Amino acid sequence: MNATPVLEARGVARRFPNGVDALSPIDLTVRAGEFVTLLGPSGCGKTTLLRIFAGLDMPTAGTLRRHGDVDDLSYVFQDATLMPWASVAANVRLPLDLERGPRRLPMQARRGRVREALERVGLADFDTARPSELSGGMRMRVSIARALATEPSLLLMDEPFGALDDITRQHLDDELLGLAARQKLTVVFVTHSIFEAVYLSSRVIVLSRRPGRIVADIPIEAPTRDAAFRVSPAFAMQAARLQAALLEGQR
Ligand SMILES: Nc1ncnc2c1ncn2[C@@H]1O[C@H](COP(=O)(O)OP(=O)(O)OP(=O)(O)O)[C@@H](O)[C@H]1O
Repeated sequence: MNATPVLEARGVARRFPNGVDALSPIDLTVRAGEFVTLLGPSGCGKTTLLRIFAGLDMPTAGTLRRHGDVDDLSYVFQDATLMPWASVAANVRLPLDLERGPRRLPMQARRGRVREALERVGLADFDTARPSELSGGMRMRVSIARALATEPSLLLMDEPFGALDDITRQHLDDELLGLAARQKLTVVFVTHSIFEAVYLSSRVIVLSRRPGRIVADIPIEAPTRDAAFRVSPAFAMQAARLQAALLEGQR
């Protein structure tokens, strides 16, 4: 049986005030527990669609239904976007400190959440460090910890590992898969890496060049997601399928 829908886009399109058409009408349902990747060439509207999913932007046509509470979603930006003057712990605590009303936790509970989130990304010992003392990969993990601190069920990630070297990126891919499984997250992930898309996703949405439309909606089959999968024929075949769909979307 199909899981509950979390996001339902019906005819969602976006035209910017300067006349740029970023998205053609998009119909897409994301269900609980899915790891959906938006894959497409630079400028095809991936960030625009993710921002609409998050409620950071509005479609100019069509409707977006988000089931569940808006507080249940977290957004991870392309860059870690940390406050350089504040400690790692203070950075992770920020969304909790910004809560007002009944959702605002007492300080002790906020500190507990921060500790747990840092443990989940393997940075428990770095709570007092400043962002400048960390590597790029560690800063990205702090940014993910900040997104997890509010205990979201939906994680929207805009090419979070794009600026990192391959080894760090693969390591963070593995950490993310572990987190998503343990926390039962629904993830919408943006990338232009075919390999990252195959490795991470339960389903890949391939977008055409701007204005982005869906060229393919491809479920990814993976017996296990590990080093052996990355070099398996099944991996190569699925990457080739995504590559063909990307080329199709260029026409
Ligand atoms: N606020 C805006 N006003 C006008 N045009 C915009 C605005 N934001 C984005 N665009 C344009 O809309 C198109 C889609 O942008 P978007 O950032 O969604 O692409 P993307 O697929 O995420 O690209 P990349 O992979 O390079 O990050 C681009 O041509 C971009 O220049």
